[in-house]
Amino acid sequence: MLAGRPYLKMNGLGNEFIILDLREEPAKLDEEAIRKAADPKTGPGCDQFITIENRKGHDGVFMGVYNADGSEVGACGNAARCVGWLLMEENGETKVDFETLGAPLHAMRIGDKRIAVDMGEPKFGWREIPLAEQMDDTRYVDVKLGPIDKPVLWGPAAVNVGNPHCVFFVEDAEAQALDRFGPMIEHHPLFPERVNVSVAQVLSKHAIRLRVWERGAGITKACGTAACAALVSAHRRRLTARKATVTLDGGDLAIEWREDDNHIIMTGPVTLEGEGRFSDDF
Ligand SMILES: N[C@H](CCC[C@H](N)C(=O)O)C(=O)O
Repeated sequence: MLAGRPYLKMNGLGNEFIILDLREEPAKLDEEAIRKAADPKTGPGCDQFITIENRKGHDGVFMGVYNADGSEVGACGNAARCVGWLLMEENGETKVDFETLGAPLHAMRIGDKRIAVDMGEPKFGWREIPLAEQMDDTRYVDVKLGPIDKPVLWGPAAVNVGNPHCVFFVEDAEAQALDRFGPMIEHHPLFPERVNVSVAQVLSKHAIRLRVWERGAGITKACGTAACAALVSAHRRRLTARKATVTLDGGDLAIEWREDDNHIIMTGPVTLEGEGRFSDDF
């Protein structure tokens, strides 16, 4: 039951969130309620529904991530910055740890509304992504698409950064019909847990242009985990350095894949839009 409960509206580069703090008063969330809240026709509207919880089996604060289609997933980079910011506003610290289904996260305050999050280590093994069949070199994954007009895209990279990603490297990111082939790849049988789909145009050793079709949400203005996936995939192909600016529709993220501990650090802005209260029909 969400009726009457307060929530916050936040975004990370236009990736929209409803954030519900369940620590004082836990609630049972069902997919239907999340879909209703995420749809601007029936609720406040968001790309992901985010919870802050004390969840059994997890130490400290837990961040729950639910896509607009109601599916619970392991990671959300843009929301991790927003929740990190909220927790640091609360405790007055300049760093904070919290957990997700994907990995334990460490957030650091870089500026008033600029947060860095250590997203942990990327996983490249076919079972870790996961893929439905063995592929030993996941820098180039063989995704046979059904009858599409012309196979202009092939051999994407695949990686798990707390959630599964598939990154196509292209000459012109703007020219890709992501709205058409994004869902085809998202639901492709090679990805048993579905997948987030990106098109990445490498502009230089330190710059990538990225557009994203998100699993369970469709095209969004920005996807933090996709930016992490694109940087590590580009570096594995020797297309960029270990640090680059990733430019999404909603703006820039600074991504670094650290050599010493193999961790990915994502830095970017957070925006607090305001707060609201769920109406009585929730
Ligand atoms: N659609 C993603 C979850 C949200 C990721 C994105 N909003 C981010 O900032 O990383 C998935 O199904 O794994």
